[in-house]
Amino acid sequence: MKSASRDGAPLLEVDDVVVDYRRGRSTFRALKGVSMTIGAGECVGLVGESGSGKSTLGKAVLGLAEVTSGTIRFAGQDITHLKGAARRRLAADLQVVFQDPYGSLDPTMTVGQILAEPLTATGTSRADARATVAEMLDHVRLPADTVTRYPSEFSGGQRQRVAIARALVRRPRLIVCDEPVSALDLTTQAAVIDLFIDIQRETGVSYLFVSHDLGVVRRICHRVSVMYQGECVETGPNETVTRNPEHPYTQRLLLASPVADPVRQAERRRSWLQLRAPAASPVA
Ligand SMILES: Nc1ncnc2c1ncn2[C@@H]1O[C@H](COP(=O)(O)OP(=O)(O)OP(=O)(O)O)[C@@H](O)[C@H]1O
Repeated sequence: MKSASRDGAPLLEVDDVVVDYRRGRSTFRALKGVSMTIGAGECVGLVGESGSGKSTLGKAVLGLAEVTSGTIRFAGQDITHLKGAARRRLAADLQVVFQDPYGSLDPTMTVGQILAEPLTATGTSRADARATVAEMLDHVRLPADTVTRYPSEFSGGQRQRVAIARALVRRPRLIVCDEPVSALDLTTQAAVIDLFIDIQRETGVSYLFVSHDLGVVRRICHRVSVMYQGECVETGPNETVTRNPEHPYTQRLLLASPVADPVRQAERRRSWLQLRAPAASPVA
């Protein structure tokens, strides 16, 4: 895959980004000045409850949400307001895997066509495209004859593997993964997370890994940023944020994430309820 960012600078730099959505006559501030970085070959998790702004940050990076203020740089280039042909060129380096493996693949195309299309549309010969598609199917551990089959012939986990292969065909440097395992059952989730880890080891690609599930992020990410009401309230190494978080909101998030041991789970639930309880009113 492509080499590290120039000058050792982060591959992705998000600096004080604000995103406002129009809601009728008013506006809603979904991101309130968020900053973060991702290095080459790094996986950074973005966790937080529903509505905290995780997907909006992913969309801002992908150019799918208009940035009100702040800057997003990719490999040193300001991509904050990149549009049209320049944005399409960036797709060689910046890809996405969405949550829904059912809706994200064209049901009328074979897997071979789905995977070859981003290559042939940008000038790759059919023979080279075929070779790359075979290589990417191998990366995602799908058999070579997958190319002749249609998305409807696969399970959710297999479809997500196809979606990951499609994100990989142009050998990107960064993939925005927006809840990529949330729609899968627990066993399939574990297999797909292992796949993401293997692919990163094999290709050196970076991930911005959006998830509401601290357990998922703990397994795959090097660093974790925690979003709360449009702000990034805590960022740090995986171990620190997912095991000894500093911010009270991250502590609540950690306690809300279930563990297998029922005794520990009951203890966590008690702590979580205590943290959630409103402060006692002062006695008059
Ligand atoms: N197109 C839009 N127009 C108006 N408001 C929006 C739009 N998209 C998102 N929002 C609002 O922005 C806030 C952040 O949404 P976002 O989808 O980024 O959160 P999230 O943390 O990814 O949540 P989830 O995990 O549920 O997807 C929410 O309050 C949401 O209702």
